[in-house]
Amino acid sequence: MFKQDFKYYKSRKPAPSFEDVLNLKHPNNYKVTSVSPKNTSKTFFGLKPIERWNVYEIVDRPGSIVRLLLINNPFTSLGQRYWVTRCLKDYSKKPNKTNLDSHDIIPENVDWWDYSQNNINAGVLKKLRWATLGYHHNWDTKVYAEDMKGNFPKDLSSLCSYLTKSLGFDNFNAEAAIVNYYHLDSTLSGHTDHSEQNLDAPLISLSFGQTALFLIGGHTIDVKPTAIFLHSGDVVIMSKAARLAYHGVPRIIQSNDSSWDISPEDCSGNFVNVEKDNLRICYDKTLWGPFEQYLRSSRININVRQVLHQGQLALD
Ligand SMILES: O=C(O)CCC(=O)C(=O)O
Ligand SMILES: [Fe+2]
Repeated sequence: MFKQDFKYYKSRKPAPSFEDVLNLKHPNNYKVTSVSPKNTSKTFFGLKPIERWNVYEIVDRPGSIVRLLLINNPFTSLGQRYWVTRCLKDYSKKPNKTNLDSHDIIPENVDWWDYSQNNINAGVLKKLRWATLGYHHNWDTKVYAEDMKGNFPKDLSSLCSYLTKSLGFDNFNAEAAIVNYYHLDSTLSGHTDHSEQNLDAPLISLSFGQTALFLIGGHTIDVKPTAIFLHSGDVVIMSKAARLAYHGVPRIIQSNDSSWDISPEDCSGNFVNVEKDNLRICYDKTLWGPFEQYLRSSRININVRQVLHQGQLALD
C-alpha cells in the first residue's frame, strides 16, 4: 500500500495540509470530530491546561473501525524541550537498548549523546535510529521476554497516565516504549503493532521536531491509507483497531515550526517525577543549543505501549 504513496510523494504533488485534514477536503474524506478531554484539577508539568487542548477523533472513512485520537500539541515549549532532552541525553543510554549496541561505533562506557557532541565530525549523531525502554522490543521475533526488560522511566509513565486518563482510558500502564529517531531522509515502512499481550490498551505516540507524514490504512495492505501530518508536540492515541491497522511514515517534512521556543506559559504545571538536571538544560539557552540544533533536521517519536493485562504480573 505504501508503494503508491511513495510514488505520490516522489512526484512532488503537494501533500495534504493539516487544514485539509480538518476541513475534510482530502480525497479519503475522513471524518474529524472534536473530543472534550476530562478536566482534572491538576495541570501536569509541561502540558498546557486541559481546557486549551484541541482533541480530534479521526475516522478514516464512514463506518471504519480505525479511529485515532489526535491532540494538537498540548505541550508547552518547555515541556517539548524536556522530552527532547530526555530522548537524546537519557533514553539513548544504557541499560536501554539502541540500534548502535550491535555496532562498534561508540567506545565502551561512553554515551552516544556525549560522544556525538565531542566528536561532531564523526557522523554518529545521525546513526542513532531507535532506543527501547521497559520491555525491550525484539525486532526479529517481535516477542517480548521477561529477561529482556529494564525499568520504565517514571516521568514518561506519569505523562502517559495523565494523557490517557484525560481522554477517558482508565488504568493505562506504560511498560514498553520505542523511541524512533528520524532524519529528513528517514522512513518507517508499513506495519501493525501487535506484539503486546494486551492489545486492548491504547498505544500512545508523541512527536517532537520536524513534521511527519503519517499514513494509516486498514487491517490488510490493500486498503488505501489516510494521510495525517504530525507536527512537533502532537500526541496520537491509537486504540486496538488503529494499532492493528497498517501504518507508517513515508516522509519527514522540514518545517519552520519552532514551538519549542520558550514562551510565558511555561511556568505553569505540577512537577511530577521531573528530572531537575533536564529542566536546567531547558531553561538555559546555551545548554539547550545542541538539542535544538538536532531537532532542526530530525524528528523524535516516542511510541509507548502497555504490554500486560490489568493485574497480570509477568508475561505468560
Ligand atoms: O513515528 C511514528 O509516528 C510512528 C512510529 C510507529 O508506528 C512505531 O514505532 O510503531
Ligand atoms: Fe507502529
